[in-house]
Formats: sequence, C-alpha cells, structure tokens
Amino acid sequence: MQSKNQTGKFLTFEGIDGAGKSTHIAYVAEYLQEKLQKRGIKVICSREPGGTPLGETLRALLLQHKMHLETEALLMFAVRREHLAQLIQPALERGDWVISDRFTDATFAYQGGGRKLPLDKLNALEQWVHPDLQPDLTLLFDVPLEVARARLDATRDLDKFEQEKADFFAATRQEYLRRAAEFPQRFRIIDSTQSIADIRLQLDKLMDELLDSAQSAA
Ligand SMILES: Nc1ncnc2c1ncn2[C@@H]1O[C@H](COP(=O)(O)OP(=O)(O)OP(=O)(O)O)[C@@H](O)[C@H]1O
Ligand SMILES: Cc1cn([C@H]2C[C@H](O)[C@@H](COP(=O)(O)O)O2)c(=O)[nH]c1=O
Repeated sequence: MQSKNQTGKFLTFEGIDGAGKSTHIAYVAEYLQEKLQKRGIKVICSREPGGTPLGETLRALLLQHKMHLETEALLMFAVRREHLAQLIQPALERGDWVISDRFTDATFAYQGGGRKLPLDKLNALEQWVHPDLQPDLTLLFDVPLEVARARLDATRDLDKFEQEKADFFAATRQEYLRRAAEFPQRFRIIDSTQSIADIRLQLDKLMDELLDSAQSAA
C-alpha cells in the first residue's frame, strides 16, 4: 500500500460545450479506480461550477441568470475557492486523486476568450485563489464548433452558455488552444471528432503513463 503522506493527482477535463468531455469522465474514473484500489487510493469526480453544496447552488444561478461579466468571473472563482477548501485540497492531502469536469482553464476560455474579460484580471484571481496548485493533467476535448453544436442540439435544452452564438464558442475554443500551447507539459489535446471507442483507447494510454509516473515518484 502506498504511503498516505503522498499528495494525490489532480486531473481536469475541458472543452467547449458539447465537445464530449463528460462522456469520458466516468470511464476514466473507473479505469483509474481499478488500478489505484490496491494502493488504498480513491478517485473522486467533481465539477465546476459546483462540487460543493454552496457551489451547486451558485451553479444554478450561473447557468441561468444573465449578469455582469465581472460578477460571472468572480462567482466562478468563489465557487472554486469553496471547491478547493471543501473537496479538492483535503482529497489531495489524503493522497486521493481528483477529477474535475472543468477548472480555471474554463474561466480563461469562457470569461476571457468568449466574453473578452482582460486576462490580467483572471491571472490576478488565479493567483489569489490557487497560487500554488495547477492540475497534474488537463485533457482538452477539442472539436469544431459545428460538431459540438450538433451534439448539443440532439440531446438537451440549452443553458445560458450553450445558447451563445458561434463567435463566442470560436473565441472560447481559441483561448483553450492558446492555453494548451502555453502549458504543453500539463495539457493533452483529444481530437473529439473520433469515435468514443477510439478516444477510450487514447485515454487508456494517457492514464497508464500517468499511473507509471505516479508509481515511479512514490
Ligand atoms: N466522440 C463522440 N462521438 C459522438 N458523439 C459523442 C462523442 N462524445 C460525446 N458524444 C455525444 O455528444 C453529446 C454531448 O457530450 P457530453 O455531454 O459529453 O459533452 P460535454 O463536452 O460534457 O458538454 P457540456 O460541457 O455542455 O456538458 C452526448 O450526447 C454524447 O453522447
Ligand atoms: C468552470 C466554468 C464553467 N463555465 C461554463 C462552461 C459551461 O457552459 C458551464 C458548465 O456546464 P458543463 O456543461 O457542466 O460543463 O459553465 C464558465 O463559463 N466558466 C467557468 O469557469
């Protein structure tokens, strides 16, 4: 069994709405949990905005109500502060692994790219809320806008963000890709136009690499 003094791993899933990230989270969590169980490590799935009772209450407001752009960005970071304090940091300190469906890259992409909030304001909030924590691995599910839109239209009623126009999502996607290029050591881009089965094969490989690096660091 692995020493519990070890810090767990933090994985984040990102992409524009309809890219397919949520489809793969349960699969990755199960894959990792099966391998980590024998080392006494739990895999915890969460999401943003959300992840705590307060965060889920704020999520409902954020996804439905129109508000000032800065209010929206501040609330995203307020949700994140609570998520870090209540769930993410305690889990990582126990040595457990956390998978979050979106994290700070989403604020840069949506509020920074999509809504054009200056990035220096977001950098300042990031420095305030989590100066010393970055995901160990960020999977960016990338698809052309039309593919994402067709997937969303086929499945559900659209929330406030999902109702945005193509130019909003083009700018959001561009900011995601810009951040992936800026932080190549933690980002992996998944071509989400592939079949679900092919994406799973790619995810298996990525998770095996991560498990190997965690094991050799232990
Ligand atoms: N590779 C794929 N090929 C075909 N359909 C897919 C693929 N990935 C996901 N889908 C379908 O697209 C729809 C949207 O997927 P999903 O909910 O995972 O997207 P998402 O990126 O999590 O979106 P959101 O952020 O808005 O929740 C679902 O109906 C899902 O079954
Ligand atoms: C964390 C975060 C999220 N958003 C947006 C992105 C999505 O449209 C919704 C979350 O819904 P999901 O389908 O569960 O991914 O919120 C954002 O604009 N900024 C953020 O920081």
